[in-house]
Amino acid sequence: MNEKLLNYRAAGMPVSARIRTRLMNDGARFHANDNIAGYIMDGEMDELLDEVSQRMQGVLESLVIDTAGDHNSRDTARRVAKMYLREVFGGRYVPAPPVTEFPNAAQLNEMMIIGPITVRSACSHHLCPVMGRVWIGVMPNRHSNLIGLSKYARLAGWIMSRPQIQEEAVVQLAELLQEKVQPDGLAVLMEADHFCMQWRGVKDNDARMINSVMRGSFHDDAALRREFFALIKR
Ligand SMILES: Nc1nc2c(ncn2[C@@H]2O[C@H](COP(=O)(O)OP(=O)(O)OP(=O)(O)O)[C@@H](O)[C@H]2O)c(=O)[nH]1
Repeated sequence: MNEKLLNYRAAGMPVSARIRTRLMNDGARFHANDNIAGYIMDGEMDELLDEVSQRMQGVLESLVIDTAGDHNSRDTARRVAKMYLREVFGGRYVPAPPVTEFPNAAQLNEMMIIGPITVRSACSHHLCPVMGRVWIGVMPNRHSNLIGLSKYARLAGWIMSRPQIQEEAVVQLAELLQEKVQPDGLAVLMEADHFCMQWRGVKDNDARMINSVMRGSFHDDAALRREFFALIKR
C-alpha cells in the first residue's frame, strides 16, 4: 500500500477528507456533477461506503426514526449509501466506460440519430429523481470516429448518474461525445420529468423540461437542425 495513504489512515483522517485534500491540492473541481474517479485510490470506495453509511445513520437518527426497533429501517443507512455510491451517483466515482473507436473507413457523411435513450439522474438541489429520454444526432466527416451504438447509452448513463441540472448534463454529454466521435455536427436533446416538481414542491405532474445542445453543422445549418427535430418524432 502507498506510504502516503498509510500515513493519512494513521492520522485518522476520514476517507472523504483524504480524497477532498487531493482534489484541492490539484485545484480540481468536485461539484456534484463532476467525476472524481482519478482521485480515489484502490480500496477507498469500500471505506467511503462505511463512512457514508455512518453519516446516513446519523441522518436517520436526526429524523427520529427508530432504526434499531423498526425492522424496515434497520439496514436503510447502508442501503442508501450503496445506492448513492454504486448506483444512482456512480458516475461520479468510476472512470468513463471503455469505448472502442472505429475509423470511418466508408467515409460516411450522412446524419445518424440515436434515441430515445432512457436516462436516470437526480437534481443537485433536492436529490430527487430525474427520469428522461435523450436523442443524439451525429453528422460524421471522414476523420470522425465511429463508436458502437450501445456506447451512446453507456456514456449517457455515466454522465447522468450524478446529481445534475439538466442544462449542464446535456452540455457534459455533448462535450464527451464531441471528444470521442469528433463529428462535423452534434445534436443532443433531452426531455425529462423532474420529481422535485412532481413528488414535492409545486406538484405539477405534467411539466417537463426539454433542452438541447447544437454543435457544428447542427448549430450552423437550420435545415439540418429541422431535419433532426422532424426525424426524432418525440
Ligand atoms: N434550471 C433547473 N432547475 C431545476 C432542475 N431540477 C430542479 N430544478 C429546480 O431547482 C429549484 C431549486 O429551487 P429552490 O428555490 O432553491 O428550492 P425550493 O425552495 O425547495 O423550491 P421549490 O421546488 O419551488 O419548492 C426548483 O425550482 C427546482 O424545480 C434542472 O435540471 N434545471
